[in-house]
Amino acid sequence: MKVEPLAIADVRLITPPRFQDPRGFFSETWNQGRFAEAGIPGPFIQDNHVISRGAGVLRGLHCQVGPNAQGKLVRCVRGAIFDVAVDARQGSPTFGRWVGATLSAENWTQIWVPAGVLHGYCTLTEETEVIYKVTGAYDKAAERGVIWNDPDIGIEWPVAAADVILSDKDKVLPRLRDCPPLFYV
Ligand SMILES: Cc1cn([C@H]2C[C@H](O)[C@@H](COP(=O)(O)OP(=O)(O)O[C@H]3O[C@@H](C)C(=O)[C@@H](O)[C@H]3O)O2)c(=O)[nH]c1=O
Repeated sequence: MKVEPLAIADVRLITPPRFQDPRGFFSETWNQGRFAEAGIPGPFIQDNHVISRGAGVLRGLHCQVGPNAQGKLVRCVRGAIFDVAVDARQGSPTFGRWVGATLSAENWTQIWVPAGVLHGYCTLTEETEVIYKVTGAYDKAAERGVIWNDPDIGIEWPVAAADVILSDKDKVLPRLRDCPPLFYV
């Protein structure tokens, strides 16, 4: 299994091996022991499956605060996404920094976004399916977000701003500097 640390502490890219034969391939997409060794302890309590229609669908930047803060293990099983993590932990040396990676059905790469880190992604293909495991229960009251194009963060999204498709909720999110502290190290 390939494990790559990214420039925000605890964020990792994981590429599990695929075993190919004439029928296709087999892959362990989650293995408690191996992923724990890679710094992804779980336990996961919910799996989410998301379909997005159209390239440029942008979801984020999201997190949940408090006891239901979530670590997320994200993969793309159809099409491709550009996935982003933003450190929202006050006191972290990388507070406000972003990292991004392309996850696709071809590269089979997963990203681990721990609690304390905002998460978002945009679709790069017309039909996109994303599956992710989360460590905390969905808690609407605990949801927080930061606007996708916060100039202080400066994420280089690979889609033109004019082509970005957002939910109404995500259109009106605040900048990180206008949020009360979300997490502490
Ligand atoms: C996140 C979530 C949403 N929902 C419902 C609420 C709503 O009716 C519908 C769509 O929710 P949203 O608009 O929040 O979906 P979305 O914008 O896709 O939100 C997600 O974005 C990515 C980037 C994340 O990291 C996730 O944690 C989550 O925040 O699904 C659940 O039932 N369970 C859940 O865990």
